[in-house]
Amino acid sequence: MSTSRNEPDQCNLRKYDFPLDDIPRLNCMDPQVDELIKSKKPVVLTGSNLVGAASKWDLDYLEKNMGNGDFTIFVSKGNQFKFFDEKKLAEIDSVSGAHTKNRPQKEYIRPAKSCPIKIQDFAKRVREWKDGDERLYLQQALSSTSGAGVVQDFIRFRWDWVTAKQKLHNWGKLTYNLLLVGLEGNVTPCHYDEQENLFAQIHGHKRCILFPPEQFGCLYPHPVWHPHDRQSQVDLDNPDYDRFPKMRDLHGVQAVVGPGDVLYIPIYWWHHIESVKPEKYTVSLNFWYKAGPVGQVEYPIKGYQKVAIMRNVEKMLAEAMQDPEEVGALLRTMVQGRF
Ligand SMILES: CC[C@@H](CC(=O)C(=O)O)C(=O)O
Ligand SMILES: [Zn+2]
Repeated sequence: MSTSRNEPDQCNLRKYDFPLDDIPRLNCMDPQVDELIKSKKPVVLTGSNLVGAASKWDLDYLEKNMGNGDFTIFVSKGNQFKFFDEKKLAEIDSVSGAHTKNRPQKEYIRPAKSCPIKIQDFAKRVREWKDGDERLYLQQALSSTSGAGVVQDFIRFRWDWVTAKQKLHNWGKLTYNLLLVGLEGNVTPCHYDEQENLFAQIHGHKRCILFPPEQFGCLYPHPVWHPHDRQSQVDLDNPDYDRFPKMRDLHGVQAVVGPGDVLYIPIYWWHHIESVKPEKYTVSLNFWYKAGPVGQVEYPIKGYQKVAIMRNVEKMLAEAMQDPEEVGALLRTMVQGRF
């Protein structure tokens, strides 16, 4: 497996039933890098110094240099931090017709709850954390109010280099940088994002397992109107092959990223990310870019374009019938025994 220097002990890494190939690790100056990004294939970039100015962002530094604002953390009894989009609950109401109003409100389980915290309290809880305690995951978009020290470091990132990548690959605008500070053992379960992502590892190590958009059928995402939209229903760490038989066809790629590594996670690629030993916590910062303009469509269309089409079909059908609960039955009627 491709790993960063001071690699974690590979024997400690969780074993999976599906094959996992290595994500290429290339120096950022290697011309193959842009070929891989152009073809929307993942690659670990070394030597970019993209966030070199943040190499000192350990807990002590962040505690002193992130100001006294409130930061968002997620708290989970287990180790999974599956994204739950509260906004979707309002949207379900807006798309549902009068005939669904008298239906009992569907209960959704939130695997992790979010709450505001001061960085000093967060740092204290991380230092005192022991196995069995609730797990914490700070996930906060950086902004000009993120504390003077951090902002000064942010300004000194290699913006020339990353902006040149953005332009070369015709990405849209930088939407934001999410600062992630998580405990060893935290897992962000398998999901995809609708953005290009340069994922910079700053402290500790993360094991990143990725699957191409073409494996949508093996990962059974929640419907687009569900608060877990874009998240897989399967638990890679506890597979249910009866409910999700096509998991057996999974074939992924992986890398363990460490300080200084930047992983390119292409838009619509599935990724499952775990903070791994030996460090007690990890610090990462992502760079999310909107998709670039579609331009001339080439045929046959690509896997990620099919995902975008399926998303639009689900949205359109839910809207047309004013009841998301009816979409499955209509689609089954449409395809079973016919296509
Ligand atoms: C959002 C948390 C996740 C990263 C990720 O999914 C992304 O950057 O898209 C992780 O590192 O745990
Ligand atoms: Zn993601």
